[in-house]
Amino acid sequence: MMELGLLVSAPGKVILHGEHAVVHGKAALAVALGLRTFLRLRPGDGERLRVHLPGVSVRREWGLAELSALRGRVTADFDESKSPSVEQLDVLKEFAGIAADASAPDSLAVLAFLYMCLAISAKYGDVPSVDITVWSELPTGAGLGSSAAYAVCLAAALLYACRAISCPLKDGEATARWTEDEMTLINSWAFQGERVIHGNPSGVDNAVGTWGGALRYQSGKITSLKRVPTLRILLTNTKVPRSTKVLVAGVKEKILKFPSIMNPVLDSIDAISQECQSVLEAMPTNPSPEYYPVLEELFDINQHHLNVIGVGHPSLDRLCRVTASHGLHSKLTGAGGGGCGITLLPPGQCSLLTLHKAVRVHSPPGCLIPVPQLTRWLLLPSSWQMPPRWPWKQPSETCVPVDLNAGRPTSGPPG
Ligand SMILES: Nc1ncnc2c1ncn2[C@@H]1O[C@H](COP(=O)(O)OP(=O)(O)O)[C@@H](O)[C@H]1O
Ligand SMILES: C[C@@](O)(CCOP(=O)(O)O)CC(=O)O
Ligand SMILES: [Mg+2]
Repeated sequence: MMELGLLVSAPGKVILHGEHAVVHGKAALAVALGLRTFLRLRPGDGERLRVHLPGVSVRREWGLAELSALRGRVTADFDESKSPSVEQLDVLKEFAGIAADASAPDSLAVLAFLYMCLAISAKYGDVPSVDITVWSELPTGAGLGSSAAYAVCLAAALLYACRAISCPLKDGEATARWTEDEMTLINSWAFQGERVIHGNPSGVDNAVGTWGGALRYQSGKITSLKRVPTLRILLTNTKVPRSTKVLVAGVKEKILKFPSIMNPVLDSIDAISQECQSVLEAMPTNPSPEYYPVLEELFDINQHHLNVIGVGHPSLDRLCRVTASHGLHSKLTGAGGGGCGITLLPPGQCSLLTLHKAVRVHSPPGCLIPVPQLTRWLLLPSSWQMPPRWPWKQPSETCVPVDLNAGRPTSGPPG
């Protein structure tokens, strides 16, 4: 049995430029968000592994012997450098009672959990009896990297439970971070989780979830941005559901169908990311309005490109139109097809309240809803931390750790 519980958390992200193009080897610029996913690991009992995922209405449990037998049935080697195979995932789906073509959030969450649990235990030793609860401040499937934050938390907790990574907390310390090597291992396993959920992820989301901050990502290379000014960015959730997996596959199909038309678009998105990076690094920490026109134009051009590669949506067009009528510039963020859009807010140009009213008034019910809980400022930078070891014998209410990045107490898991 494990002696120690654990609470880990990982942030969501906003992609400023480079979504989709990054899947095809181009650069992306992304920043961690002050909204997080949390995972609580507690020692379990009765030789069972229990998982509670309230965000996707999942409560499942399996016997450890059952999982060990399942691992034996999945013949191919598990390794963090290899993609999960169709055969492996088929066996896991059959075991979990998930339909072969299922793409519902709960199915993908359970599949990613099972794959990561079995693969990590095959490599590092059995996962002991534990209870795992994951909850999130991030909307699911809205372009803010909830899948990656989930996978990062799972990777960290499962690697810790198998003793593949240490418990870095020293007595008396409230929070700690793992070593660079341990974080690299967490990131590589989180990428496997993303592969189960997304099919063909670039790795940018799990990189931000693991390392936090503002970074440039290209073909697995992570570069921390040298200087990032404080940008005010409005996040609007269109609440139009979509699946990253489906959108990424759609873009691939378009590139295969029209390579000579689509590849130049991807090259242009790449150039936008380069240009944006240069502008950001040349801007002062608190930029005045005259620094914004180039950033705004880059938003507009990229939004057009994203429409061309087929990941736009009428709700996002509407967001762009409404904000444009206030002199503001927006683009989708993440996989698109609905989900969230971002709007640059130059200092002192438009009050947030006016904007809330504008977006709400112009949107049909249930479509563009920038309700206050979903409308947040980006906190730049927001690096990932491991909050305290969970003193599992005490009632959880008395030992809720503080998320230092966001500067406010974290909530406990719902329900
Ligand atoms: N808190 C969570 N608990 C369990 N699964 C989650 C959670 N957050 C995200 N997921 C998984 O990630 C999927 C959403 O991933 P995706 O389509 O990439 O959207 P995004 O990453 O933009 O939120 C969900 O369908 C679900 O399987
Ligand atoms: C579209 C993409 O560039 C980002 C997807 O982000 P999200 O899952 O929509 O948060 C895919 C990827 O980089 O793996
Ligand atoms: Mg995702």
